[in-house]
Amino acid sequence: MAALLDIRDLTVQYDGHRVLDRVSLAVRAGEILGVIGETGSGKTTLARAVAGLAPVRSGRIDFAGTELTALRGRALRAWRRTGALQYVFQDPLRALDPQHTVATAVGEGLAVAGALAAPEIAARVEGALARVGLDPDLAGRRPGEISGGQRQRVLLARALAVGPRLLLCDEPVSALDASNRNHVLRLLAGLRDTGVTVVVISHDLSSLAGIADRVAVLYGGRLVEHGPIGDVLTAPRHPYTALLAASSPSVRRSRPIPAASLRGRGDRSAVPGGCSYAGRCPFATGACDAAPELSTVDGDRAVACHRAAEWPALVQVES
Ligand SMILES: Nc1ncnc2c1ncn2[C@@H]1O[C@H](COP(=O)(O)OP(=O)(O)OP(=O)(O)O)[C@@H](O)[C@H]1O
Repeated sequence: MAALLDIRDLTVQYDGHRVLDRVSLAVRAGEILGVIGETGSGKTTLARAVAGLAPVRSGRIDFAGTELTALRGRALRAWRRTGALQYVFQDPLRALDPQHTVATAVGEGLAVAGALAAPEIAARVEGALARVGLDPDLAGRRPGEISGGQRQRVLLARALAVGPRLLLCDEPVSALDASNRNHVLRLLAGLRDTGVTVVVISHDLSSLAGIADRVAVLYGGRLVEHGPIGDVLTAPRHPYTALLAASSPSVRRSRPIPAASLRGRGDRSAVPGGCSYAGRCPFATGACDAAPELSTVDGDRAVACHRAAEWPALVQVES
């Protein structure tokens, strides 16, 4: 399947500190890709880089044949006006203007594009609210007058109103209670059927397990594993992914690997430029002082671990 979004060797640096290190990842048209990693692993930075909001030091990002990393000035503004790629921010309260009504917020992108008359914008806003399951009566309210779950849906409606091809959702459910979380996750899953490609960022594997087709795992600014979510969760090839899966009750396998056997004893320290996980990895060896390359395994999967070929025997031997 063709990649809608193709990220190659992306490196992002803040104040001399590498936050993303040579990340390569393709998002296929029509899929839901989950991006998982602990706090500080670079998930938000990845989304921000794709949205043109992070300082890309090297590498390139292509979207449907357009090299985004080469766009400047007028060309960049014209590309943004297409609305093809929408970034749904992590914090709805901060992302929404407290003075704007729901209708104004949702219609904002359409008004900026400037091509539609007011009645058409109103009709699109109504359609977008219906699409995310929000009562049209909320249209006149302000962000402070609706619930957190409703605010999250307003952000989604705003992004959907402009007809994007790709949605980048940053932690869309982390602030929600269980019922709102399920609602928003179902909504995202349903977008796939309407031809919208979705990237969902989360630090919570169980949120992704039910909806994502594939998953990409970040650790310390590096992509350590990616592949179809079922395969990656049931038969992880990277020790960090294995620990994530073993620590997540809802995705645990019938014969789970004990999480304790996947936790490092801290007897090796990570070397600058080496494997980002070596300092926490119970299986690290001298080879891990050099960063492992991301290599294809089993056709559709990739893993960056010097010992990937030794799984699953590695766990049984060492535990
Ligand atoms: N604007 C910035 N200036 C300097 N450092 C930054 C900036 N934005 C992010 N960082 C650093 O980059 C690293 C990755 O941050 P990022 O927000 O991408 O992580 P994350 O995986 O999304 O974490 P979280 O789950 O907490 O949102 C962190 O060490 C963070 O401090």
